[in-house]
Amino acid sequence: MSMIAAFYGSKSILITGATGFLGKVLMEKLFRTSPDLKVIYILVRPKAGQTLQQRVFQILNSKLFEKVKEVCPKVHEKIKPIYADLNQKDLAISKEDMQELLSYTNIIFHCAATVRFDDPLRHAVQLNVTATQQLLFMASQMPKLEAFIHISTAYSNCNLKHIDEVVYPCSVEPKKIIESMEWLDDAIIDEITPKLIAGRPNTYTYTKALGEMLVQQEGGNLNVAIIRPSIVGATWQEPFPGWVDNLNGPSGLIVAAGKGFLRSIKATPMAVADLVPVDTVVNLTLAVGWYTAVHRPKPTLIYHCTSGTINPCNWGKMGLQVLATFEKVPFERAFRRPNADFTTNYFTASCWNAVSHRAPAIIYDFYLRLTGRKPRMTKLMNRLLRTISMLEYFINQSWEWSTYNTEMLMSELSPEDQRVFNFDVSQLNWLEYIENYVMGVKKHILKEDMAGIPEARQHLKRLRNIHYLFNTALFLIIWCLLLARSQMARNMWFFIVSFCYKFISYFRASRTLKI
Ligand SMILES: CCCCCCCCCCCCCCCCCC(=O)SCCNC(=O)CCNC(=O)[C@H](O)C(C)(C)COP(=O)(O)OP(=O)(O)OC[C@H]1O[C@@H](n2cnc3c(N)ncnc32)[C@H](O)[C@@H]1OP(=O)(O)O
Ligand SMILES: NC(=O)C1=CN([C@@H]2O[C@H](COP(=O)(O)OP(=O)(O)OC[C@H]3O[C@@H](n4cnc5c(N)ncnc54)[C@H](OP(=O)(O)O)[C@@H]3O)[C@@H](O)[C@H]2O)C=CC1
Repeated sequence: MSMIAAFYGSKSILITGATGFLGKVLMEKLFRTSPDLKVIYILVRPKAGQTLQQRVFQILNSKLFEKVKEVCPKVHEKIKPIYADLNQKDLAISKEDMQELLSYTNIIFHCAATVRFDDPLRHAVQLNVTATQQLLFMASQMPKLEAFIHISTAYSNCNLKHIDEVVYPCSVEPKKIIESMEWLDDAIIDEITPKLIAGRPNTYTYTKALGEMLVQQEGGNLNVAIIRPSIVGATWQEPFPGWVDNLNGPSGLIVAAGKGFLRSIKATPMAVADLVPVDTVVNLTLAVGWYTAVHRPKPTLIYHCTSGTINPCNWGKMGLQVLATFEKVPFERAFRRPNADFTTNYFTASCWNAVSHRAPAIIYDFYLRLTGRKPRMTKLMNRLLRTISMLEYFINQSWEWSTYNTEMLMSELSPEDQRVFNFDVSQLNWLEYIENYVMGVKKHILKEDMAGIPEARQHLKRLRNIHYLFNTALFLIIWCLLLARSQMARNMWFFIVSFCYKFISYFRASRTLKI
């Protein structure tokens, strides 16, 4: 019997960010391995015209939860959505709900965050720092609370090259930053943002670092732990390989490459692609929750959930495997044939952007205009290039994360728990994982059916023919222009034609002689 599964068996658990990528997989695993848990409270806001109940209904009816419904048929009754908005003071939780949460919660998993790289500092602070402070305050009033698990990111200290499992202080105290957001106006905040985030590429990584500091400072009397995953990717094994449902991290670029929009990228092929499957992160999170509640380690432990030091894969290998999978399972209605040229040089990258991205988009928009349709490709391409420019920081360098606490935790687990809550990435076969990831993107994000593969292949063949035709036509046009304007080109042309004529005459003469 799994000790971890048994531990969660009788608990009331509070999850923030349960509607997100990680949160959904966390809920799924909890219900599947501990179907008799008491209740999972989830803090949710209405979104895209859907009520809380509709959002929960949609999650439970997704493919991700198919196995859960077999082992825990009453799963609907065990999820309690609580209206909350982390953007608001007191998280906008009603008095009755707050009372219930304070009275019964045993474990908190704090996953909610803004993961956008371009969020204004004020918003990122509100979500990733102030809301964390408010949740810690709530936690401090929970008599039955056994553990508070905070999900951060391995990149919170990406200004360093070697990162240990410790909280590194930021130059300004998080409480001061929270206070200053109350009276500084937006223009001044924008002005000081680059100075505050110094060394980090965006407000996301900075505010996640502030969040960690706050957890360490204000979680003093609680049993707190911090988990730092690197780049979270599709599921590796559970509940099935390749599940993914959003475009963050590599998923968006896999879509862009598979559809033929992204053809080259400024990336260092030898840099480590520090991906971790989402089910690995979830297994570690649940093991940490158990360990923190049962063993109450002091001081606060931080766990790195990374792959680079244990089982490294680099961006070059990943790119090649992604392309190889496109050969097997092409995406439908691609704009161009998938290709991925990696370059580390800024000038080459700019040239490739002009030739491989902007020019085809302009030509396609011209074609759309000619056929009376609204041009859209240039706009889409500009957005894609903007996204890529934000990810470049992470795909052109490597980091080293120590993993002593994570290894220590593994050694504390029983053999059964090591199997059920496996977070050992040394067993990960990258080629297989990436293939399943790409297929998962096709099935679960693009909602493409495998039955459409022959048609997708035909479409790629047509694109290849168009590509050859286009290149031949372009070559001929350029050549004719050169002939009309340059004596040297004409001389070369004369030389080539007379050479070919002589060669053919010689070939004919030698054949006649043989006969
Ligand atoms: C063969 C090639 C091989 C592949 C090589 C793979 C390379 C992978 C590189 C991955 C590096 C990832 C590094 C992450 C490291 C930090 C990890 C974490 O802690 S943090 C956790 C990770 N956090 C993140 O990854 C957040 C990154 N994302 C952002 O911060 C924002 O989306 C944005 C600022 C990039 C764009 O903002 P904005 O212009 O306002 O646009 P919206 O947001 O409104 O979306 C517009 C459209 O773009 C769509 N789309 C969205 N994302 C991506 C994507 N990645 N890509 C492509 N597309 C994407 C989106 O669906 C939408 O489509 P539509 O609905 O219009 O059709
Ligand atoms: N994905 C990755 O690559 C990595 C993620 N992480 C960390 O993991 C955690 C989860 O990330 P992930 O699941 O990928 O992110 P998602 O963007 O998929 O999910 C974010 C969650 O936070 C919720 N949330 C955001 N704003 C609010 C708000 N104002 N009120 C209530 N809820 C809100 C979202 O709710 P809603 O559905 O309503 O928007 C959603 O449930 C984060 O802490 C992130 O920093 C760390 C490393 C890498």
